[in-house]
Amino acid sequence: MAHIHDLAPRIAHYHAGVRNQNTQLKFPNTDVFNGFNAPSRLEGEITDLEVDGTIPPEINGTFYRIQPDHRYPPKFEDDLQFNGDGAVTAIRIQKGHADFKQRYVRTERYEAETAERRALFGRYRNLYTDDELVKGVIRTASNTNVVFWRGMLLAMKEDGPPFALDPVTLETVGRYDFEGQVQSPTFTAHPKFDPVTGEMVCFGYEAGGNGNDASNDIVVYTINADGVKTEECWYKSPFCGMIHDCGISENYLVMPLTPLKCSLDRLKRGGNHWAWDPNEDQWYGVVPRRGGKPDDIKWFRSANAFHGHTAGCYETAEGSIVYDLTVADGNVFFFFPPDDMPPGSVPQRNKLKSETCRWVLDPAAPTGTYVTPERSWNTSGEFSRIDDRLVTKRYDHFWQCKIDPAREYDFASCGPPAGGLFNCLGHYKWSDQTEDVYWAGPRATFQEPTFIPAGSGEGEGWLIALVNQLDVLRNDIMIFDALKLSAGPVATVRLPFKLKLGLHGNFVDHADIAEWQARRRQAGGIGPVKAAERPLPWQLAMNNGTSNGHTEHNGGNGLSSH
Ligand SMILES: C=Cc1ccc(O)c(OC)c1
Ligand SMILES: [Fe+2]
Repeated sequence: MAHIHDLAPRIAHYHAGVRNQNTQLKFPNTDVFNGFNAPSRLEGEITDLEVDGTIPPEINGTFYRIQPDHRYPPKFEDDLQFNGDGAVTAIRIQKGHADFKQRYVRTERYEAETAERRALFGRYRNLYTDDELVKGVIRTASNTNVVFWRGMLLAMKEDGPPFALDPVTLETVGRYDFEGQVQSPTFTAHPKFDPVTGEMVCFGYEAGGNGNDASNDIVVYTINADGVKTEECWYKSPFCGMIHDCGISENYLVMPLTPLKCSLDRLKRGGNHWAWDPNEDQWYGVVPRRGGKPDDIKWFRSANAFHGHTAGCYETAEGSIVYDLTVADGNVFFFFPPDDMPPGSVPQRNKLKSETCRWVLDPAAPTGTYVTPERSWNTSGEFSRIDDRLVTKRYDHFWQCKIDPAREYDFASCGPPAGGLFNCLGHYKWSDQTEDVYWAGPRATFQEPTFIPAGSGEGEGWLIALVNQLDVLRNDIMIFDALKLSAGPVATVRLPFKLKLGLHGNFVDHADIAEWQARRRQAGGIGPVKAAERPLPWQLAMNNGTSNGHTEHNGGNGLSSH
């Protein structure tokens, strides 16, 4: 029987793909907002989730992860998942129990749209499609990664600065500029933490102007364990392309530059931020971690391909840099097609292979050197993770979501798999080339796994990951012995609802949270986390009447010419 609302006259929420103002809240009827991709928009908590199996009682900490989750129907009907507001999930695990908490990051974007009760920001990283009301407002949705840093969570997206949250309440403190030390308009969602020195190595690309205007500037920072910025150097990129992840060894930072290109003209025409260039190489920018100068950047090149995420990175005894990541053989972001796409054609998801490649880069080689992978793992996967105690060091194990198209898939009950057919978790060992796999069954897929360290040896610990139950629109959380995935989960934690497809997450030991809480609370301690107090350089330039923050200053602190 038809529902009464199906019989009511249809309200047009979009006209020619643009949202009508003052209609009731209703999400577009597109794949991005339907089925498993339907918005969650949930904020709340559950004490004690249902569990099958046994949560290892020695786990005492919180698994944090983040998802893009549109709070309001987008301005443009064909909007992307990547444009959704960041919502952080915390799974607090203690004494064999698991509690759930979820809150949106209160970005400037979130606050501005909440005040007007509608979307004000337009297309992904295109400020020319925004409402006049939000001119000069920091437009990042902080939806890609959530990391723990000196007692705070940092929610981050590569198009803007990080936002700091309380790790226990998930309340937003505000935009974080490292007490004024970091003024870049953009900041990577994949900073790396050196487990030996306690440093955060991080960068921003497209960092020359306002962060969304096709500049070729890259800034690299190191923040030491005491929160002090010890390195800042500005480099040039051969073109404004996406640098999503990175790798660090003891002495180098490797930045994979993917041939997705930005064009200011296309932005001004209201188009996409990125266009895939099938004729462009994949590039790797290598810079020294200490004492870098603008001319020190070395670029290595290889045939056109699309970078996924980093597994590990380290230096050999001979001084070469080993850098491992997934590399796909075509445009993973099918929604950012090449510029010469025939008008009116609809971008289709490509069938791609995403192998894990090992590059061996000689830092003494001249810039522009062509390279090919030293090894590649003949599998298709993404979201590689390692035992983070081995960041910068020679490592052996990695884990990733694996696509196994040979396994049964219940298309009738699930439809096309939202986010990709990540139907397995794989555990790989470089030394003996073994693969240890767990299959989620014909109606389930995985989100990114995270390693929880336990013993002292590499890989001793647990692997935790969200499971998408695609037929019943619900999520579980599975916990595995990290070295025995094929044995199946030791515990499956049941959420009574569906979240969204998330991006990245990290596990934080409770001892670290407690230690930092004490340091920030104590008299004579370092005090509470301080939000940024002054606007970013591009905002100041805009207020001074320099149009859109484009001034004729080159690099240095966030403003460059075009
Ligand atoms: C997976 C990559 C990725 C790259 C850029 C983004 O803005 C993003 O937003 C969720 C995700
Ligand atoms: Fe990522």
